[in-house]
Amino acid sequence: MPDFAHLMTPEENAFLDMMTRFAAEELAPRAADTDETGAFVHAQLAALAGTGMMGANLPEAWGGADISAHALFEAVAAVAGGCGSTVSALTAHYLATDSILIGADAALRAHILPSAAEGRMLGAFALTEPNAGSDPADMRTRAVREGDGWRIKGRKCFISNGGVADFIVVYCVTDPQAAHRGISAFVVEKGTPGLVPGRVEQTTGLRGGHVWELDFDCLVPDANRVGPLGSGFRTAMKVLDNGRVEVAAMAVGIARAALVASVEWAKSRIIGGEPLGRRQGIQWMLADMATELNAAELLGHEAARQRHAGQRFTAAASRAKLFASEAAGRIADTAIQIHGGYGYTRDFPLERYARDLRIMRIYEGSSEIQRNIIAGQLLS
Ligand SMILES: CC(C)(COP(=O)(O)OP(=O)(O)OC[C@H]1O[C@@H](n2cnc3c(N)ncnc32)[C@H](O)[C@@H]1OP(=O)(O)O)[C@@H](O)C(=O)NCCC(=O)NCCSC(=O)CCS(=O)O
Repeated sequence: MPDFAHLMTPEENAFLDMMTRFAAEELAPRAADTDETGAFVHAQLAALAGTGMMGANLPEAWGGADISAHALFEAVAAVAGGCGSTVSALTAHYLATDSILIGADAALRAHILPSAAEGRMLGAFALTEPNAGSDPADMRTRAVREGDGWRIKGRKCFISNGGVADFIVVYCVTDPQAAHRGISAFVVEKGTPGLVPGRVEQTTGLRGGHVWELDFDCLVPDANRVGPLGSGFRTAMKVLDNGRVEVAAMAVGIARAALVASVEWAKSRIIGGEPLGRRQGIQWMLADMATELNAAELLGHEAARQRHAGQRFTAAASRAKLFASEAAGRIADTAIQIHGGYGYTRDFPLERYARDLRIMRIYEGSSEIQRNIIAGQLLS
């Protein structure tokens, strides 16, 4: 299979080797049980903290691993290959820390980022609302001046890590007349009176990476404002540019695991006295899986290249997420087909891969939103 080691430094490749081993030894053996019990991935995140992965998206100055966008892509893919629930909780944490890195002043960065990078604080990113999903500019959660601080009132939904997070970056309307330019972000810390986690959604996949509804009627100090008033929408969109490359990486990581399992099965499963892989129908399935996977990897690394170069990479991120999430869904489905009835059972990880992947065509902007963004750039 293609090797992307040439895109990274020797130190980054050593980090990736370590993450790949960690995912195989620490995450993969617990993934089926996590899926079965639906227990939140607390233990996996605590173990990840020891690898430096909780701060892999951050620069050294804020306690991060300071790795390139290519290395981050491969590291996220490695974690995904071990456990989808863990990688989803991890990348939701990145959405929160990226919000602060991109939007906040030095004091708020210093308050949150070093602890978050070490995994001593877990973050959540609260943008979506019951009536504002694909169009976050239509949000209703309000932040209104009260004394020296801000009163935040409203409801967010589908918030990964929301009920267990130590800090939540909440996007709110501060000027209802200004549309997207009237949105600002605030940090709400765990234990703030009036922060009320609602139910954990019962999801199809990523059963150990919970998403919560959150109700807010909280007073937060002005020091918790993430950057200038009105800058929240742009910050959220920049954060989602990063996040979409990470979703592409997650999809690639799970698709790689599905392909590896399918190749092993094709070699070892004996049908009619010969390995299944001798049959041309199976060979063509494997060839299509490998080709689609490679295309997804290349689109992901192209978005990573643009991100690393510091240029705007919105459309590249959308292409990477769109293609990788859809291709990985097809790859996991074909993997089930190759495994036949076994692929449909919980004795094998294929059906879990397919369930874990399904949300990747929806969250952080559905496939249809990614197409709008790509077309918007073409027509601008
Ligand atoms: C589809 C959208 C991109 C469309 O947004 P709008 O049409 O409302 O906004 P625009 O007119 O395009 O832009 C307004 C404004 O923002 C600036 N902008 C937009 N995108 C970017 C960007 N990528 N980088 C920097 N700046 C950006 C643009 O230049 C304009 O600036 P001016 O104000 O004019 O100066 C958007 O609605 C969208 O992305 N929708 C999808 C939302 C989404 O992905 N939600 C997912 C939430 S999080 C989640 O799913 C997981 C959470 S978790 O697991 O807990």
